[in-house]
Amino acid sequence: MTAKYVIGVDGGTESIRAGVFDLEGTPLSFASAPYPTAFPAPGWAEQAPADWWAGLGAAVKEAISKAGVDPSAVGAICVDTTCCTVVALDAAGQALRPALLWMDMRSAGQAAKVAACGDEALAVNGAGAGPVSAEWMIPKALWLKENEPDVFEQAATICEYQDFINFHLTGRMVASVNNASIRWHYSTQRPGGWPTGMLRKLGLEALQHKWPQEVLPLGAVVGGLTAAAAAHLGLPEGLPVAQGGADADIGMIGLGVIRPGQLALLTGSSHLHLGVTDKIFHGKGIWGVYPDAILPGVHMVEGGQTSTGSAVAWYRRLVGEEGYDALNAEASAVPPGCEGVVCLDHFQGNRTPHTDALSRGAITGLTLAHGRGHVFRALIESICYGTEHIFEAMRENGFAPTSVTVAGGATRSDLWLQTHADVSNVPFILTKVADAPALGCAILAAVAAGLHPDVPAACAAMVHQDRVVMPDAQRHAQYRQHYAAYKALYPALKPGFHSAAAAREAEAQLAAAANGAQQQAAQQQQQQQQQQQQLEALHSIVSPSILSADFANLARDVRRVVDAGAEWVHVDVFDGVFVPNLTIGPPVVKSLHKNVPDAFLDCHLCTVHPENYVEELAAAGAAQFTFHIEAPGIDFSCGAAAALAARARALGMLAGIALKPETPVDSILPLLAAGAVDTVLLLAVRAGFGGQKFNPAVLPKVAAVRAAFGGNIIVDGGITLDNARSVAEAGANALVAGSTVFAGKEPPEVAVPGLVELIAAGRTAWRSASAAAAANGRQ
Ligand SMILES: O=C(CO)[C@@H](O)[C@H](O)COP(=O)(O)O
Repeated sequence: MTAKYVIGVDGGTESIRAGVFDLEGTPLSFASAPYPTAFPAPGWAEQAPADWWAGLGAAVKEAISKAGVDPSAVGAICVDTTCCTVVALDAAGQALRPALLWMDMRSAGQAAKVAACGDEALAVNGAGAGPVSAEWMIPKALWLKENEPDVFEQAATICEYQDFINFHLTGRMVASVNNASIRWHYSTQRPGGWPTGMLRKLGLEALQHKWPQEVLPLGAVVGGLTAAAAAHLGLPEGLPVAQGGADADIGMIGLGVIRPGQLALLTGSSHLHLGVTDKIFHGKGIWGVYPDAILPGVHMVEGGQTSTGSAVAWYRRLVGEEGYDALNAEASAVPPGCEGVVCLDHFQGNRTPHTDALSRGAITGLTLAHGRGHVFRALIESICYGTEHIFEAMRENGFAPTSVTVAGGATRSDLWLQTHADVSNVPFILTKVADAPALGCAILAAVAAGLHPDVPAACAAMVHQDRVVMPDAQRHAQYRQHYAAYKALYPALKPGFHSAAAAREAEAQLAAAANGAQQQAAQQQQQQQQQQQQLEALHSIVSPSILSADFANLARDVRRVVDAGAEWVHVDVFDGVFVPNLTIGPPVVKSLHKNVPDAFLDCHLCTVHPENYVEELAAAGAAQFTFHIEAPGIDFSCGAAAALAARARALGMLAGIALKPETPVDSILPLLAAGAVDTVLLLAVRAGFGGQKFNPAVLPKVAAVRAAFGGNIIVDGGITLDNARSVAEAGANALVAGSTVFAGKEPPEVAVPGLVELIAAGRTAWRSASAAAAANGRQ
């Protein structure tokens, strides 16, 4: 079916909003799902990535159903997200802890360290004068490294909410050039792009390898929807997913702000001022310029006010109003300048041009003659002055906005819009679709689907002007004086704000110390309980090795051991290079799977490049894919091992890591800590042949792995009815047995259940011994 629609999804702070659009940019439907945010300590804000994923599925499904469109008529989807919301993921892309929401300020101390590092990458922070916000990626990652080193160490990927979503949609882990440029100190102007020097100065070199290694421009195709994602969203598998970026920046595209001189003003609880420039410059009091952050050659300069809609809403609630009509009417009756009332809009600090998190709001100049209309209008004026102050800093640095295209809450107030236009003396343009970020996503999706040739053409077709609010010259002249009074407030009040903040900080530190100790104890207890539950759930497993079976009658022998109670069947895939023997490959696995479909084929790869066989073995019917940490291609790199294990899991197999007898357990501890594998295989004989003598040196290794791992531990080689129990007593729950099962004194019908019984008995003994040791430790 010809694609006629695209889906744009705006992953905001409080909810996710999906819209179905046609190719002229007309929205057919919108649907939202809320996100809960947790505030575990003052200034901290966290979200659960599972909630993002659930919300995305719910919102997209509802939007499609409301629009009544056939999902096969959808050409592509694009999601934007809040930025910079940081998440640490394991190798399978699952979150290791809740995400640090963009507004989370716990890394203020680390932000100061970043600002002080003196690296050239700080050019985007007020030309090196800073400051750097705690909102950004590097301060947040540094906080993780310093305060939760285990999470930092275990994290296979540290990325943004955007990258998490795209990974789960497509299976591809990539970064967006937009997010990386505006919040990760990445620059297209630097060879390789990454802020390597800055990371080195901060001792954070590891972060560069944890970031997604590929960086894609906005609107590029990340990949097609996986089968699981397609089912989750109710869309066709393989549907193109376009690269998105920061919600506000995608809003620029939805407003058609992509030409030099244009500025997008995105209003909500805060204001964001995003200007488009074709020149790269840096200056005090502004953020950016971020080269190529929007499109190639389309650079962005940024300013921001933290409390705008939120300050107005705060006052409305304070005076007990449900809506804004009464306050707007009262404020409209007050003349510009509010008869001496001047406010400072820094209720949650100042983002630009002062960048002072400790600054606060103020209402000054009050007399007993003033009413709430004065205060309400003065608040609105202060927000408009704050915007003008940002424009002033931009003009001083070479960027003069010629028009402002505005979206969000402020567009609902004529008073507010007119005051903005009058104070700054520029036209304010409104477009037809107020949901600029969702439309911006839809535009990028349309480009990714090839339904419009490029972003400028898509903007021309999909963004439509609604009306223009022109400035009034006389009122502008009036406001110049009041603006001067506003500008004088911050320097006058700053010393008081800073000493009050120092007192608050001292109190907060005392409270946090008490809280932290309690939280750590609770976390430890939870981890122990989880590991205990995982251990209880493990099975006692025998995996007969078909290396000792009759190769002329393999299917018959496999059927026999499965019927005898073998939960797994061990298939040794030897390549004659990694071990001096050549055995079985994918065609035999395929044939076994076909003939004995209920056999769990536990494939053990003793091959030099296990990564070359993962897809083939999965397709052949392998149920477990175990490879060696020593294999060239893995080469003791837990990163490479985790990536291969994740590939195996993504193909529906369990993932196992194997160690030769001489390899110490330490080599795989990071892999275990990251939860990257389901099984650890410990060889108790030299790899290559069946019928060798069990080496008891494997037993302390079993115990060491069990101390760190709640998954399957399988011991392979030399297992007999005499030693099986002692191996399980050391902590193993699965044993490979070749000659004992297929060529032993007892037939498989006796040997298999006998081994299972011995493993179960050994595990019971292990449990009592570890419970006794724990009790001793507590005394
Ligand atoms: O991988 C191997 C040996 O390299 C094993 O799987 C053996 O096949 C086990 O056989 P037995 O030692 O139990 O005879």
